[in-house]
Amino acid sequence: MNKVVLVTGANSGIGLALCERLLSQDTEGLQLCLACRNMQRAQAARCALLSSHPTAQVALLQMDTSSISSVLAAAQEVKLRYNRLDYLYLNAGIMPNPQFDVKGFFKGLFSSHIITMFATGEGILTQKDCVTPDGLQQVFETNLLIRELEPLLCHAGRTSQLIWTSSSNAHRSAFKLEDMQHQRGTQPYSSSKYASDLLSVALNTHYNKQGLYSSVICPGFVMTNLTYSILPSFPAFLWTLLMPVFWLIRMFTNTFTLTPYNGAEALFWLFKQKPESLDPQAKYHSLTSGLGNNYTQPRKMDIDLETSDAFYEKLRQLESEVRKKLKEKQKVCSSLAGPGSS
Ligand SMILES: NC(=O)C1=CN([C@@H]2O[C@H](COP(=O)(O)OP(=O)(O)OC[C@H]3O[C@@H](n4cnc5c(N)ncnc54)[C@H](OP(=O)(O)O)[C@@H]3O)[C@@H](O)[C@H]2O)C=CC1
Ligand SMILES: CC(C)CCC[C@@H](C)[C@H]1CC[C@H]2C3=C(CC[C@]12C)[C@@]1(C)CCC(=O)[C@@H](C)[C@@H]1CC3
Repeated sequence: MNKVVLVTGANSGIGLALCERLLSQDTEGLQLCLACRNMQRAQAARCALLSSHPTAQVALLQMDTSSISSVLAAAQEVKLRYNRLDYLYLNAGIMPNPQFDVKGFFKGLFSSHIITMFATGEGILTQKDCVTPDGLQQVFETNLLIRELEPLLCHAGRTSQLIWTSSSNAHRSAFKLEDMQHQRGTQPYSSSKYASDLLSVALNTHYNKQGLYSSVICPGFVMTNLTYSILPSFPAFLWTLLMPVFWLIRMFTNTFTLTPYNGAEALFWLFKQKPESLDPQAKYHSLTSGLGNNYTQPRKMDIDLETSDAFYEKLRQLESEVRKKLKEKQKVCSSLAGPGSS
């Protein structure tokens, strides 16, 4: 039976590199579904994958992970197309309006935190306006997607995996249970990645019995559209000129994976693992040694079970409120449409 793999944010960067790596290892036994918000970019990614793997099964799915209606419609479509889902890679993500703190960067260069700064971006990045047009954090819509796909993910007698692309930039201090949407802070990226770490731990508590396992990874520092958006005025050739400097930094921190292929290492590694053997409280890091060798390393996350459970409960509450509102909206729409309409 072919394994069904759905990857969000699959049209570029780490998501696309993962798809390429999955197909390189097994072209015939996979049904790959690229879930993207922009169908033109998705089509280009599909063509690129098929040019190197002409016999592969690569489908496209339109989904904007920042919109409730788009997520619900896409989930419906997945349920119509497939009767199982073996891997759900939750990879789509952006850094909303990043601000690079030049002063903080130079201060960090001459401090004892230099390695941490390069490994996590701590102290040199802030962001603005993180909520989606629906007024929610993206992790909420992602949770909704998982809930909608539950019937395909939870099956007696077989396991399935949720794999989140998180970050070492995820920080407990950036996340407040009282301000889940991070309306009052300047670290929405860090906060939302920490929220996905919390949710992953809670999902393991609630779903492992039903055969569903969740893991988080950090791809390391990778040169992608997300990275380029941090310094928009920095021309592409300067990034290329900086590559020797980055290779040099890699001698001191193996988190400088730099290429999407290397960054996808942990995502690919998890694909090959038995989910029961994984540590639910570990983050799996893609790492690249000074000599350019890739490997995956688990590191314990700074998470307590009470907070992860409390967050899970709050998301459940929010979900039932949102579903109630959607039902009311549907009722109003159908009453406006007149009798006979459903
Ligand atoms: N690059 C890095 O150093 C690091 C990246 N990460 C994480 O890796 C993941 C992948 O990012 P990366 O490959 O670097 O960057 P890219 O910008 O190359 O890829 C991000 C992907 O997510 C998609 N996406 C963004 N928002 C949405 C949305 N609302 N709905 C659907 N798709 C969406 C993008 O689509 P589109 O092309 O339409 O914009 C794109 O395909 C992200 O979650 C990021 O936070 C984590 C740590 C480090
Ligand atoms: C222009 C200068 C000479 C070099 C500037 C380098 C910085 C822009 C990078 C150094 C470490 C990088 C980094 C990230 C972004 C770009 C840097 C700050 C991330 C924050 C990207 C998103 C993540 O999730 C983190 C894991 C990355 C950590 C390192």
